[in-house]
Amino acid sequence: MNLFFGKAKSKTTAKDAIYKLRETLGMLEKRQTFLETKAENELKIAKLNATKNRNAALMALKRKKAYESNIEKINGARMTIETQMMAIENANVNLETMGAMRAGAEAMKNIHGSMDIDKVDATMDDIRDQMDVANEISEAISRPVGMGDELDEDDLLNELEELEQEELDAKMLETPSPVVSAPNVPQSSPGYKNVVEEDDEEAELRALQASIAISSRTCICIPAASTNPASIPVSNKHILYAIYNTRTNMIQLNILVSDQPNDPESSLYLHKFMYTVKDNQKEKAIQFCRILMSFVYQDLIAEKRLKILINPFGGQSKAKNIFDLQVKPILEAAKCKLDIQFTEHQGHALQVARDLDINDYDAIVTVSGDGVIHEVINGFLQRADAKEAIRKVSLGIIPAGTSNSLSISMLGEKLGFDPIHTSLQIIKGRPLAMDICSVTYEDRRYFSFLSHSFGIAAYADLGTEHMRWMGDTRTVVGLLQEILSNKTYKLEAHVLIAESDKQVIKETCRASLKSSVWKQINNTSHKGAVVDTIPPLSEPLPETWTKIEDDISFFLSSKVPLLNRGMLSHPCASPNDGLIDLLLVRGGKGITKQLGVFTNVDTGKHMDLSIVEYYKVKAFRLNPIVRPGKSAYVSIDGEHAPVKPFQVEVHPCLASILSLNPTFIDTRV
Ligand SMILES: Nc1ncnc2c1ncn2[C@@H]1O[C@H](COP(=O)(O)OP(=O)(O)OP(=O)(O)O)[C@@H](O)[C@H]1O
Repeated sequence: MNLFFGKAKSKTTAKDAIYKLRETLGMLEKRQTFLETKAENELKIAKLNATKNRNAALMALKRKKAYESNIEKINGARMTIETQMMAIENANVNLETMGAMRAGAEAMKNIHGSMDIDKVDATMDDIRDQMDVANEISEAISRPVGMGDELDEDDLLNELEELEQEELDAKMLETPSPVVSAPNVPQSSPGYKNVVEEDDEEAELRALQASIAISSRTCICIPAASTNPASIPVSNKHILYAIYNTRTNMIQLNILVSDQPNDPESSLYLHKFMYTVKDNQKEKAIQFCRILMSFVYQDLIAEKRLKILINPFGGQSKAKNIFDLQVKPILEAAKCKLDIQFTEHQGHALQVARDLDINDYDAIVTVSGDGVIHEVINGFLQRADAKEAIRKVSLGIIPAGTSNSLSISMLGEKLGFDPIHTSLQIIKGRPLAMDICSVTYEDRRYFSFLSHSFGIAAYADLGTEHMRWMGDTRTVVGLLQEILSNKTYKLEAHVLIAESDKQVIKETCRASLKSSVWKQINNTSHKGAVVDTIPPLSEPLPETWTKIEDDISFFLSSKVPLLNRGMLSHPCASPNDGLIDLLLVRGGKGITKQLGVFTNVDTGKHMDLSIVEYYKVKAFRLNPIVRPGKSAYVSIDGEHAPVKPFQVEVHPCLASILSLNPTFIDTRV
């Protein structure tokens, strides 16, 4: 029995052991595959974050190393098991061999009557020696490895750097380079001088540095790797960003390049110039980028933090496309921080400005028409910290409306509609102080920045909504309709006039256009709400106010010179003289004379006509009188306002708008 069970147990144990070991081996193989997948995933994460999030990439690499270390341990264990299995199989074979040998020995003994047992012992000793060796190997292989202790930080960083390099190389291949897209970069014009040899990067760097040092107005950019590199004169204003990338060892310059450098109204195109820097020039490259950035930004805020408000339905619903395709790439090339929001309903922009955290932004940019700007100003001025908010956060305009009066008054009829030039104005503009007017009715008070109109101009603005498909031409058509039907409107007005002599007004305007002084935003009292200084609407006005009681065709006051394309109605309007320009044409002057106003308004020459009264005023009160059975309109900033008594007062230098110039366009008065 003992012998039976002993024998049977011995055979079963060997088989069971091999079976169990095979099972364990299978389990270990599965675990190894699982860990290898994990390690691969971590590698992917590290690659993804290599250039964006260095910490995340390093952590992923650490986890990958830990998985790899586990895999190594499993390899060790597998080796041990396989060795054990071989040993058991060998032992079995040996056992069989021994049996055979014993049988043979018996036979030999029987045949020869003797058997040499020492040889059997020697064989057994050999087997035991092999078993010992196998055990030593398996012990050594399966010895636990510390989790991360042995990880060499330098190795990790080297690996990360390789990943970053791979990522950047891939990106660089995608980046459109001016060298490749050369058609927009004039290379052979006589105006452009060849200054460097293709492979002389040091000379390139020196030439670039020298060009900056010589002039603060232009520098030279040389497309690299061209067969015939040429210099391009670039205004410092058009250089958006310069950066040296330590990993790629390249300088990148983001620049708006003009197709006609001598024409300030020419089109601008965004280019990203790349220059390879020699290893021993790294310090110079860093210094060069720093110097260039300080030259091209001077005291301006670089990398502005912008709240972007896009009215998807403004103008002809093109605002989103204008922003995505033309504006955003430029703001991003200047490394501006963008917080983009679409307006969802009328009054939404007002809410955003009212609730804005003013410490988070340098400017609020409207991609819209004048209607959204009006809302933003009113949102700011509804706040408890109205004056501080509107002073601290500048306005920025990307024209995407119908008239874009403020934008064209700042940059002209062409550039004022151009998304690239107006983007540049946001990047390189400084805060231009801007007067704001309070408008008070019996039951409400709000703020305006453009115009106040009663008479035929108000009709042209508001009575022509059904002709919106015409774009800004509708207002011209509306004016003609009113003039040709000899329309007049009745009013009673009181005006606080600062200047009524047209020649004096013109001379003052010319002087201010010549001056390049930037007026300061009103800092005297920049806390709290904006308070009016004129008597309330319910109270009588002092006798110093001029009374106008008449039939009129135009009562049109404005803070900007151009109310529309081709409508230079207020050629002497200033952004910050603390006064409103009032254009008054009384009724009964005849169609011909009125047509004279119409035909001269595109050049501003209508101001010289005898029927045109032109005043600089501080405030006015207007009572529109609507004749029975007739309709009339009051337009404030181009929007409908009640046809009831109201008054307007200018609040000097209350807001600021990002501008490239210290005043409005030169109207050549
Ligand atoms: N999502 C929206 N849906 C409806 N109306 C909106 C939306 N967003 C803004 N608005 C309103 O649209 C009006 C007009 O907008 P905006 O000034 O941008 O264009 P516009 O009137 O075509 O241009 P302009 O004022 O130059 O003529 C504003 O009064 C604004 O409140």
